[in-house]
Amino acid sequence: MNQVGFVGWRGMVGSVLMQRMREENDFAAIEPVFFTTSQAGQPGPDVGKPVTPLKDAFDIDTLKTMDAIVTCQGGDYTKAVYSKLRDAGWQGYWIDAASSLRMDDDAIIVLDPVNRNVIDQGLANGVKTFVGGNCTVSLLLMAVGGLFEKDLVEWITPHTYQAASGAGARNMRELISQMGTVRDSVADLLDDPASAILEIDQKVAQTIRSDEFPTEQFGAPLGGSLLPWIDTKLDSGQSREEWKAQVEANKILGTEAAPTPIDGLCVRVGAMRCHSQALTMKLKKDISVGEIESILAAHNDWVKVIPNDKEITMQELTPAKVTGTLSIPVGRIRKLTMGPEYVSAFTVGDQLLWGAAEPLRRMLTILNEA
Ligand SMILES: NC(=O)C1=CN([C@@H]2O[C@H](COP(=O)(O)OP(=O)(O)OC[C@H]3O[C@@H](n4cnc5c(N)ncnc54)[C@H](OP(=O)(O)O)[C@@H]3O)[C@@H](O)[C@H]2O)C=CC1
Ligand SMILES: N[C@@H](CC(=O)OP(=O)(O)O)C(=O)O
Repeated sequence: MNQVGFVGWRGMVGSVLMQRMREENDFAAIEPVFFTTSQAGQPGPDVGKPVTPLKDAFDIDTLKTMDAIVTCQGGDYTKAVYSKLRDAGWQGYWIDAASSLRMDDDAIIVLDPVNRNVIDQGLANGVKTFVGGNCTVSLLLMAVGGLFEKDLVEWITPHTYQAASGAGARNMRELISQMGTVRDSVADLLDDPASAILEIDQKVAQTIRSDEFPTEQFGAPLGGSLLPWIDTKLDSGQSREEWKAQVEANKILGTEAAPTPIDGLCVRVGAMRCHSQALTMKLKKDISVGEIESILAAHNDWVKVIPNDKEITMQELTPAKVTGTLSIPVGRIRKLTMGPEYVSAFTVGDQLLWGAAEPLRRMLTILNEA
């Protein structure tokens, strides 16, 4: 791999990708070329080696000179450029964070700790398009990939608790503004230890419901509340986010022909950048909790089994602990009262790292090593 073009590198996902590539010294192995949809000609980012000024991300002729293109720019950009580039005869590798191409037959969804075999097979077959999975799907499979590997899963219902970052940078800012507005509305009462809690509660409720509460991005209050709908509605009654769980997970695992049912509700909560998921799983057979824990822990280097005890769960199994790290803790593992094959679990992961940037970074490394 020689020339690698980066598009969307200064956005939220792109910045995390740049950070990880600098940490891992990935730029040493490639000649990076940086593109922009809005700042052509301006200096490129500091990646520890000289780079040319930013190039126009819509310039097909320049894009065509790249051996690989990594884009975190979003689905609209992919739709505008990808086909034109392929139609122009470009044979390079396209690595994409956006969802637009994920379900295409000639694209592979990349999550190499889970589907390195699918990736290697695809490379051997000449596949050139590699797309990162939906964040909840990737984080789910990083957490319970061991159970899939051992063919133990009959079905899973994941109920999600998704962070503001999944909706974008402006939404993260709005969440903080909402939380600040709530606090400000009762600052005097909070300072007075004798104030009545019901008065505080009433003022908070009024503030959250008022027309002045900042809701431009989410369209409804998130701070002090939650939003049980993410993305558009499908005819099935699922939200698009919910639909992705089964189709993407089975595509990642290479099990589309006999898909494992995976379906549950997706909910936005007031976390910053970690998605959490409460899982109800039906296993194909009754195995002990200890065995389940061993299988999960052995699957990859990032998953971390948290014992089902209160103290350690409160310390280790939260967005506050996990944010900004590659760790994928999974805990609350116990048998449910429905029967011995029914198992619960709770998992947390940083949706900008394993949920978005890291699978792309690793795909580029796989190509470099090929
Ligand atoms: N957010 C997420 O959790 C996930 C996102 N994705 C995919 O990645 C895509 C990009 O998401 P995300 O990174 O959140 O998008 P951002 O909105 O943060 O960035 C997208 C682009 O906006 C432009 N931009 C304009 N103003 C600014 C500014 N002030 N600072 C930084 N960039 C700016 C940049 O393009 P330019 O330099 O050309 O102007 C940038 O590449 C999504 O559309 C989605 O397809 C995938 C998985 C998860
Ligand atoms: N939809 C996700 C973020 C995202 O960008 O997903 P996708 O890559 O599937 O479009 C969320 O809101 O948390």
